[in-house]
Amino acid sequence: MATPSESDVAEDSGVKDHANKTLLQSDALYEYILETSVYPREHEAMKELRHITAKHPWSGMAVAADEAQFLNMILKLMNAKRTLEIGVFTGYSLLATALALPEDGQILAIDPDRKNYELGLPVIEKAGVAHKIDFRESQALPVLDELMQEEKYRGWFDFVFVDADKENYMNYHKRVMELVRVGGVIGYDNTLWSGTVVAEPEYPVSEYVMEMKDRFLELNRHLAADPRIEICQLSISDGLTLCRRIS
Ligand SMILES: C[S@@+](CC[C@H](N)C(=O)[O-])C[C@H]1O[C@@H](n2cnc3c(N)ncnc32)[C@H](O)[C@@H]1O
Repeated sequence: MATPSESDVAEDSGVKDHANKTLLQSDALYEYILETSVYPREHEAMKELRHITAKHPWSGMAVAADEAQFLNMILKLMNAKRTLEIGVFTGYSLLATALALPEDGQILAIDPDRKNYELGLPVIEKAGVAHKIDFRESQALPVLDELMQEEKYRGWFDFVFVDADKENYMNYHKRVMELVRVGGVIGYDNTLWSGTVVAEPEYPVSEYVMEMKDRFLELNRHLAADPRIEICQLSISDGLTLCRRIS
């Protein structure tokens, strides 16, 4: 774990590595969280990968640093050992996961675009956690369908993080409910979709954003009504819904 130091804080205070995705109304309060509780305690590999990712034209795709810290914490609280990650990008949430798992932990990570993952891979290797990761360069649905054919994987995963193509979240839910164990947790990212789930955006947005808004409204309604899970919708970052499988 990185040692808190004034220079770390100073180094990060001017760096807008990730778009401010938090729905908190106060930028100052968000900066306060990052500079007081997140950056000073951030693993140095996480910091390095965050800085690498910041240079990517799509840097806003990575989870924010406070969400990565949250994922790392919840995985440790759960004693998670086997996880599934749908949507990897440069591997920032993946690294937060790998650092939280025990030495014999296993992560199945799926993304059709390996080249972004390769940007993060040297940092993941240097951190000594690459052996926990099985990266599949593929669309997620066929891989999930394949896993479901194998008895071994039904109820195999402790934690599933879904942060990929938003149009497929409902399709992922159908499948990952079979793959996560009873008592395990599924996390769906972006479930508040920049606040558009309740308010018209104040700035012009693409057709894609509006279309996905309806998908998230449907997903949120569906998750709230699904008797097989308990849910908790967090307003961290762009919204993260945790679903604990109970049956
Ligand atoms: C929001 S980014 C993931 C960010 C990542 N969780 C992080 O924190 O850095 C979304 C990723 O989903 C991937 N993706 C898109 N379609 C996908 C699919 N059908 N199956 C799996 N991943 C997909 C994209 O290639 C992209 O890397």
